Amino acid sequence: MVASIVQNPLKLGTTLHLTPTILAPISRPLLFFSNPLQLRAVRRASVSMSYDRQLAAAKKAASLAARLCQKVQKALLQSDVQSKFDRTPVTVADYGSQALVSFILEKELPSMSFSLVAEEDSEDLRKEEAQGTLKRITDLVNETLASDGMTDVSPLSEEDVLVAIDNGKSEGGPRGQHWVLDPIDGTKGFLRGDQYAIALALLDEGKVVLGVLACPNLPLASIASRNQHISKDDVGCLFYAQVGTGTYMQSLDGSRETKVHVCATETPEEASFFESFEAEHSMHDLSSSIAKKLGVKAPPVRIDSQAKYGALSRGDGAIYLRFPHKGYREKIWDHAAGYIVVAEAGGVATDAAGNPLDFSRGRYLDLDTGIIVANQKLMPALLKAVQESLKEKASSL
Ligand SMILES: Nc1ncnc2c1ncn2[C@@H]1O[C@H](COP(=O)(O)OS(=O)(=O)O)[C@@H](OP(=O)(O)O)[C@H]1O
Ligand SMILES: [Mg+2]
Ligand SMILES: [Mg+2]
Ligand SMILES: [Mg+2]
Repeated sequence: MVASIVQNPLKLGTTLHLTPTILAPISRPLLFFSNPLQLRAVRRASVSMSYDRQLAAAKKAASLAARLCQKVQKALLQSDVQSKFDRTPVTVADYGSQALVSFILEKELPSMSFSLVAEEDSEDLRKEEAQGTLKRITDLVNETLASDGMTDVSPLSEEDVLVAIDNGKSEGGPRGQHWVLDPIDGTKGFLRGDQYAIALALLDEGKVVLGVLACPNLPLASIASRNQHISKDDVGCLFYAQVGTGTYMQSLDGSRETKVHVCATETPEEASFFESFEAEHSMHDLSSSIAKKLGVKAPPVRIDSQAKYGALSRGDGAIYLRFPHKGYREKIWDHAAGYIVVAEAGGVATDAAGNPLDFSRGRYLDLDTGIIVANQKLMPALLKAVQESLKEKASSL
């Protein structure tokens, strides 16, 4: 029975559900426990740890960031796009989204020590020639905050924006809590006017404990059959999951909440699969060979970003295959939110050898070859097909 919620004195910002018998002792620091029975009771209680406050803040931050991105996508100018050192694009919306999420999380959760692992940093924005861009980002952030009626915050200065972006430089790791953010996942899709996602997750002791995926261009209805006419009111999804409580989807305006589940098919022939839109991000020939071995009949569904994890979590497709080209290192922000959204909806995400994804090693996911996602029942056949196709590819080189 959950009788009350109090702050965990050891981990600020985390709540424990406690029964009345152990309520009194925990209001003092744990160090003062003299009775081992009380200590055991508190340890047991921590099993039902709740991240409700963090989830509410994450949903607010991702929804507002989505609003900022939608505004930019509507009026996309060439000058809004820069190129990073690795030649991938970054837009005023990537920076604005990161500044906004960073600012809101810190404001909404003042009692938590704040650590954020995020994709972007302010180095390029601090250059002389980026002054106009920085002003535009700052205006966008302030306009978005004002549009939400956040009258209790004074407008951010350009320096505030740079600092909020650079708060994302944390290295993450296996200890403590760390937010993980991709301010726009699928920037190329964003620039094309296609799918993208604002992906935000929380790690606690190296495990993903909550995730939010805002997908402004994803229809609320299944994308499995693509021919239906979709009105603009029926586009824009927010997926969210907290460990142990399932995955939910709602409209980006906050209405129409539903619990979602992955596709339950046990028959690989009936399964359809998702992969990256960009062949540069995932080897399409390899996924096609795997699909052939499984007997999959449907053509691949190619969409950008972690919108793939969102669509998979509600059963629009049954499998997600991702095989980057040799040498590419996956980043945790490209998968953390999607991973828990799918896992809480009943799916499994592993590397190509079937190992669980490990988010505790810092900014990178060190894994074997690729990432595969499916329901539990399809996993054994999928793993077998993946291993065979990988062997064939290796021997043909
Ligand atoms: N070479 C290479 N290989 C694999 N992955 C790469 C590569 N380059 C980039 N990226 C990352 O892919 C992120 C976009 O996600 P997707 O691949 O799912 O989207 S897409 O369909 O290809 O657009 C994309 O995320 P964003 O940079 O946030 O858009 C990148 O982190
Ligand atoms: Mg990028
Ligand atoms: Mg990304
Ligand atoms: Mg990104």
